[in-house]
Amino acid sequence: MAHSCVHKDRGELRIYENLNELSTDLADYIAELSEVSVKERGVFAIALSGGSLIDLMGKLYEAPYNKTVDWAKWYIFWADERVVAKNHSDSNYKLAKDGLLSKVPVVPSHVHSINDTVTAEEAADEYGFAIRQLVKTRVISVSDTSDCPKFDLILLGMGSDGHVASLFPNHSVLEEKDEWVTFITDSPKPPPERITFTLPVINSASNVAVVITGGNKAEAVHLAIDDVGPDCPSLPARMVQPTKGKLVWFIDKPAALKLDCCQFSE
Ligand SMILES: O=C(O)[C@H](O)[C@@H](O)[C@H](O)[C@H](O)COP(=O)(O)O
Repeated sequence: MAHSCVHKDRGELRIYENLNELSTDLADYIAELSEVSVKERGVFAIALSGGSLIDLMGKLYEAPYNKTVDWAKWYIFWADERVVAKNHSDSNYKLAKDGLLSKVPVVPSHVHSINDTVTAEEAADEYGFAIRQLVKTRVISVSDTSDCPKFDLILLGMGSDGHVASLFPNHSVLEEKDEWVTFITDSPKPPPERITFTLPVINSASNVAVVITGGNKAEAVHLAIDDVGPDCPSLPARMVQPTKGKLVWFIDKPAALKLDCCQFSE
């Protein structure tokens, strides 16, 4: 790892010289959390996002992880999904299936994708309901401080505007406190119709990792992490503040260029 430090209130920052280093450490991190969770609870409930994240998880289907990870104990969800057919090139399910899930022995019935035959609103309702059932059977834990699901790990990417999952800046979706999963029909990033975990669910997870690469995200990384004072715009990525869980940022050097918060240690 190139640099790592712990920010006083923004979690652990891991900054990498290149994508290869980042991917290797990301695979280690996920494999380790999976092992701990399977040991403690017998299962691992993980939520994925779309975008470059899946590519960056690619080391997981290589040795040693393809053999050491207990894939049969994984329960897979999406922190956000585009409301398109599962075989559409915009589908986050398709992205994860082609890029990872088809290459490792996950159990098909543990892969919880959205219903792609209904409206965004119905898909969000159904997804929230499905998660509720799995909380009842303890496949997903429950938060100690609210009635929210407590995923073992939620993996997020971040856009150059600071969005995470399908929580976009200045969107009313950021205020949703009651629903676990909600929907939008006006996403500034295409396609427009999406479902997304809400902030209370993201912030109830045991572990949240935000994976960010590319120089076009440097300004948003600075605004999401550094102490930028009271005028700081309410960036969705800055609202990722796990109540009890652990937050880790995986950032490549170009995306970290404007960060001034931590003293780097070699
Ligand atoms: O489905 C989506 O669009 C996402 O889940 C979204 O939140 C994504 O993670 C970011 O836009 C980062 O995407 P990149 O890593 O490709 O820039």
